[in-house]
Amino acid sequence: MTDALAALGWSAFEADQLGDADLGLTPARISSVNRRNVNALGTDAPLRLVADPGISTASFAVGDWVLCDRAAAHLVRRLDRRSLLQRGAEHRTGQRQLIAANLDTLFIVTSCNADFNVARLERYLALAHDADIAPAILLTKADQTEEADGYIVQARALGDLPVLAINAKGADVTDTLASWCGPGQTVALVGSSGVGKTTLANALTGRTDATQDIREDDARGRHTTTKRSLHALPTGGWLIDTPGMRGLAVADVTAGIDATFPEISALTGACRFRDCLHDGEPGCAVQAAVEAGLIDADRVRRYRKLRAEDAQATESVAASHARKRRTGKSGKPPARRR
Ligand SMILES: Nc1nc2c(ncn2[C@@H]2O[C@H](COP(=O)(O)OP(=O)(O)OP(=O)(O)O)[C@@H](O)[C@H]2O)c(=O)[nH]1
Ligand SMILES: [Zn+2]
Repeated sequence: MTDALAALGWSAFEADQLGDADLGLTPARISSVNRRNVNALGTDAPLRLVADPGISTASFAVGDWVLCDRAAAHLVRRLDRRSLLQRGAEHRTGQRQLIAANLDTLFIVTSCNADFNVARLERYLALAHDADIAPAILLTKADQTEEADGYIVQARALGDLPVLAINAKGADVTDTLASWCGPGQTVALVGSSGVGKTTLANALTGRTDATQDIREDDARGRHTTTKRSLHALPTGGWLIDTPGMRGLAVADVTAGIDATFPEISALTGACRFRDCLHDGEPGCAVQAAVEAGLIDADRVRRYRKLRAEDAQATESVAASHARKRRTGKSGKPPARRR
């Protein structure tokens, strides 16, 4: 592994996937995804790559590692991902939209004010755990309150993870976050509107303006495409902008929810009924633990709510897939014959 690749985030995980057949191919990391091609960073230059016809660029995510034939600007294959952040399935199509790949850290941003909401944090934690990304909670606007400590205590109760109260506008914020933003490390920011994501992104990247649109030239002229993109940080790391991460629907993230509530999921196997909803059924190990004062009743309530929402969304995804199998269609109207 060269240092130049490591600087892009290449690790043993990627190196282990290379075989003899890959000799002569060049690794590159996708920095943005266009409709017909992808932009990628090679160790010495940016590349624009085209995959085989029939492979939709929607199957690639910013942050993906790919192997390419440089001379032909051909994207030959994508390597397996260490982590993958996806947006909950859309009800209509059942498709999950890829947001970012190979993130090391998800900065979950909330503020030391009315935005702070434990249930919302647990939702983000479930998404992070499901995506195999290590979460860290950033509590912004600590400079505007005397009660930052109270928020820290509540956030720390959510698990064994970093919790930092910060001033996103402070001069020291880059230093405070440096240990997650060092050479080859990739981070993203999620959180509600107004909590300071743009402020933090600007501080980390050293830029001052809003994110530039990425434009793609084609025969019909220039048009704005996805703004998700990979930004180099002066500290050596990478930030992936995730403007597509608006909604916070959980769908098909059961494993992430279980990882977010380990004290509860550890007990569910001991319930009498395998499909126990922990809602007053006889022989429920979870309710027994609540009654014994071993686990928090509020956590159980939020766990049940999140699981129920996830199950419902997952069902509608499954229903959509089943419909597609029945009709043999992608959910789109059939193409007109010429
Ligand atoms: N005092 C103080 N102000 C902050 C802090 N973080 C953000 N702000 C201010 O809060 C406002 C919203 O910050 P943004 O960075 O635009 O928030 P955002 O999360 O990007 O919001 P969206 O773009 O709507 O998603 C701005 O006026 C910031 O200057 C902080 O830690 N301390
Ligand atoms: Zn139960």
